[in-house]
Amino acid sequence: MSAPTAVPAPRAATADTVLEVRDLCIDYGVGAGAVRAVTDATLTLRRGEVLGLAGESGSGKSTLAYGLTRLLRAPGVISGGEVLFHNRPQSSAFGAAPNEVVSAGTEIVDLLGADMAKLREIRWSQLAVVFQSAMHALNPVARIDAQLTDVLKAHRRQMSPTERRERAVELLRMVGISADRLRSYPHELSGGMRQRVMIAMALALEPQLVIMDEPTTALDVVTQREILEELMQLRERLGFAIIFITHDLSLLIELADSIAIMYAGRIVERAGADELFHAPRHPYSLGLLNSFPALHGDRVRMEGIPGSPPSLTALPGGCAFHPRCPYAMDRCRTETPQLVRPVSDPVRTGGEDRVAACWLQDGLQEPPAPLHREATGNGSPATDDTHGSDQ
Ligand SMILES: Nc1ncnc2c1ncn2[C@@H]1O[C@H](COP(=O)(O)OP(=O)(O)OP(=O)(O)O)[C@@H](O)[C@H]1O
Repeated sequence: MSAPTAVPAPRAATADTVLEVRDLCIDYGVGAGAVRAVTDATLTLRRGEVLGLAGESGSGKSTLAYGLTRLLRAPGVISGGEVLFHNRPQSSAFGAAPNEVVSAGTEIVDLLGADMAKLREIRWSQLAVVFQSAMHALNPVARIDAQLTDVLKAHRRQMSPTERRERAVELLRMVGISADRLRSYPHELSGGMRQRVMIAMALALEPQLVIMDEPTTALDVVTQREILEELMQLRERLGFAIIFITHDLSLLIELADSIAIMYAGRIVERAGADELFHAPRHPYSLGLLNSFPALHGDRVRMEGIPGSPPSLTALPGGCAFHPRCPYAMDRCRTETPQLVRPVSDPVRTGGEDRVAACWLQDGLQEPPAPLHREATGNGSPATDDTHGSDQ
């Protein structure tokens, strides 16, 4: 076997980067009673990329997303790390008054260090969040048109009332709702429509990055799929990047470009969606893949993962996954593995090396066959011809 791989440097920021998260740590509480909910999270997101964050309930996905946008509620506190937003406001295809159109170069904003004025400028306009409970986040006593035009009024002050209304109609049309719904109250819309309105509001100012926390979980599967397909079409058209949070890995395999798997507050594997699907490198990723029916491809027996995630107040030593891992070795019980390029994977000449935090991938032994498959890199389910069919 080859020598152990070194911890790779995080992917360097390029002209294409929209977000860099470096060693982000988030605690709930302070002092002796604090529990660490996110440990050393590092991610880089390119413009237009869909990054999926997956992991069981409590793995820290929402905490990571709200932490990096500084929307964490008390007692959540950022205890370390850096989040850099590469702000490049675009010339607007629609909506913005001429004076507000900015097409200058990229400004790197330190989101954790920014003052509230800067944060307000960035949030919603450039970085929008669709929360888990978005369906219930609409104001029940305001009509849809008022809620949409209020966003525009607050952030696009120079738009006239007529322009705002036209934009509201256009936004609704964009998410598949006809203009005659503009005067509706939220309770007059179906759950799917309310969710579409929330997505329209998030996209109203043409953000560069949209964070979606389980945006369609409460919807039936058919509506969920319709909304997600529309969302992907809008992404193609408008070019925003997405961080998509879900516990449903099979959904991410379908729609994400890359995926980060979280377990007990740590990212344990990061890979392209297709390589993760065809050749996972972390036993937890493999377990998650075996826990969900694939939307396409051969039918396989669902195996699931034995046991349940640990409490953050009593994390096992070493690799936190070791008590549930069928391949755990002595070392896994005492030493915490760092993210490394798995021994089976070639060094990438462009783009980001895939990484996994598992001692099986350190090059000192042959990983078990299910974690040692060749990653073809082809046939991404996301670009599959069958995508969208209802198998
Ligand atoms: N307000 C809070 N106070 C203390 N601990 C919290 C708080 N909110 C979340 N946590 C803990 O932080 C951990 C991560 O929670 P988080 O909601 O980020 O996970 P998640 O992966 O998004 O889960 P889900 O899929 O259920 O939303 C959990 O163990 C949770 O109990």
